[in-house]
Amino acid sequence: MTLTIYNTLTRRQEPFETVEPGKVKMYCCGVTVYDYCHLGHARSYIVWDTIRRYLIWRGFEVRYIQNFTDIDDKIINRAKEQGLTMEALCNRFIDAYFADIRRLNVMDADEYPRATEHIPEIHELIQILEQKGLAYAVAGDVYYRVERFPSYGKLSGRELEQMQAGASGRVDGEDSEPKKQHPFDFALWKAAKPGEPAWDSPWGQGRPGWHIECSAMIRSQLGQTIDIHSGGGDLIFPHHENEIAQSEPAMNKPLARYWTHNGMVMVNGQKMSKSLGNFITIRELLDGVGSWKGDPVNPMAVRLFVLQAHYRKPLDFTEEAIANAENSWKTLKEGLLFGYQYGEKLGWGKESEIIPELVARFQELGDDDFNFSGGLAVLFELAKELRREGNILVHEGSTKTPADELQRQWNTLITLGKVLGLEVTPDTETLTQVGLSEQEIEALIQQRQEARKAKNFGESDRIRNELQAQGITLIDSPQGTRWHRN
Ligand SMILES: Nc1ncnc2c1ncn2[C@@H]1O[C@H](COP(=O)(O)OP(=O)(O)OP(=O)(O)O)[C@@H](O)[C@H]1O
Ligand SMILES: [Zn+2]
Repeated sequence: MTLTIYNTLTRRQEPFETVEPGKVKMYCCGVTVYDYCHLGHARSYIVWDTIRRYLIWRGFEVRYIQNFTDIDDKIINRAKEQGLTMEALCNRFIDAYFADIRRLNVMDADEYPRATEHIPEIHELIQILEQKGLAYAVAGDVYYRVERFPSYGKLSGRELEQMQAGASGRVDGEDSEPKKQHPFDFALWKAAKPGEPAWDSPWGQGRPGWHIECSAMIRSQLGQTIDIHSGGGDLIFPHHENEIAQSEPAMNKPLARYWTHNGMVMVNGQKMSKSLGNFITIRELLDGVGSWKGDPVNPMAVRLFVLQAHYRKPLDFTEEAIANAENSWKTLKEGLLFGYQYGEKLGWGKESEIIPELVARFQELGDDDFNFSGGLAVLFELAKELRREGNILVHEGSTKTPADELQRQWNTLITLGKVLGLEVTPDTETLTQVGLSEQEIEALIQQRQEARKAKNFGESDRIRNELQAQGITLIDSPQGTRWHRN
C-alpha cells in the first residue's frame, strides 16, 4: 500500500516519496508566544502529532521540528502592557505551552528553535537574498522584492497582478509602507524603534520579520529541502508563500516536497482566534474554569474531538460536540482498560498478537491522506465489542468470545490507540471508574422517571442517551423500565 498525501502546492493527493528513503524531515510552524494556547492551536498540534505518530508507525524515521516565534509586534506590545521583558513574557508562555500541550499527549518535538536564537542565520539568509537582487534595504529596514520571484503566489494560487488589483493601498498595515517598492514586498528585517528589543545587523540595529525566521530555522535545523512542511491553513498566505519566496531562490532548491495544512477550529462560522476574542484556552477546557462553563474535559476527549474530523476540514466547536467526544472517550476507555481489568482473570498469556485484517483496514484509511476519522471506526468497533464482553463477564462469570480472541482484539485496540495518541493510564482510579454500577443505573432510571412525570422530556431523553452511551439500553413497558447492558 502506498501512503498518499494531499499537497497544497500541487492541489493533488500524491504518493509520499521522501528525499531520503525511510526518513522524514518535518517542520511545523509553532506558536507566537504571548498568550495561552486555545483549542485552535490544540487542533493544529494534535493533528501534526498524530501524523508524526502515524509516519513512525509506518516505519519512517521522523525528525520533527517546531519553532517558537519569540519576537513579534504582538509580543512587544503585550510585554509592555504587562511590564515584563519580552524574554520573561515569552518564557512564561512557552512554559504554559508545554504544560498544556503535553496534557493532550502531544509528543515533544525533536527541537524547538526560537527566532531570537537564530539571528546570525537570519542575517546570512537575508544577505544571500540581497546579493541575488531579491532584497533591498531602505533606512534600516530590509524588504523582499516580490516582483523578482516569478513563482510568487504558487502555493496560494494567487497571481501578483490580481492581488495588486484587489489590494486597496496598504497591505500589511505597517507604517513603513512608503519605503516599499511594491505593495506586496514584505519586511525581512525591521529597523529598531526606540525602546524595542534590537540586535546589531549589517543594516543597523533592528529585529527580524516573521517569515524569515522559519526559512532560516528550517535551513539550519533540517537543510535545504524538507519532506513535510505543516501548519494551519490560515498560514498559506502570506506566511508560507513568503517562506517559499525566501528559501527557494536563495538555495535554488524546493523548500518542501509536501505542503500540508490543517483546517480551522470554527466558532459560529468564524475562525477561533485571539484577535476575535472567541477562543477557549486548553487549560480552561481541561480544568473546567474561565469561559468553559462545563465540567473539566478529559484530554483524550479533546483528541477525539479533533480526530473525528478529517484534518483538512473546518471543525465546529460547540458544547454538544465536546459532550459527544466525552461520551466517545468513555466507550473507548472501557475498551482500552479491558485487558488491565480482566486479562488476568481470563488467563491471558504473554503473546501479543494483533488482528491483521483490522490493522490493514486502519492502514488503508490512514494511507489515504491520513483518514483517521475513518480509522477511528475500527477502534470503536473493537472497544464496543470488548465493553460488551466485559459486561457479560461481570454478570455471567464468563465471556462469549474465547479469551485468546479477546486478547487479540485488545492488543489491536491498544496498538491502534497508541498510533492516534489515544491512551489510558491503568491506575486504580480509572479501573474502578469503568462502567456504571447497578445502583448508579437504578438511580439514573429513577431520575428519568421523575423527569418524565414532570413532563421534562428533554431531561429524560438526555438520561436515556447518557445511559446508552455507557452501553446500557432501557426498555420501557407498562410494568416499568427494564435495562440491559449491550
Ligand atoms: N482556530 C484555529 N484552528 C486551527 N488551527 C489554528 C487556529 N488558530 C491558529 N491555528 C494554528 O495554530 C498555529 C499557531 O498559531 P499562531 O501562534 O500563529 O496563532 P495566532 O495567529 O497568534 O493565533 P490567533 O489566530 O488566535 O491570533 C498555526 O499553525 C495556526 O495556523
Ligand atoms: Zn512558519
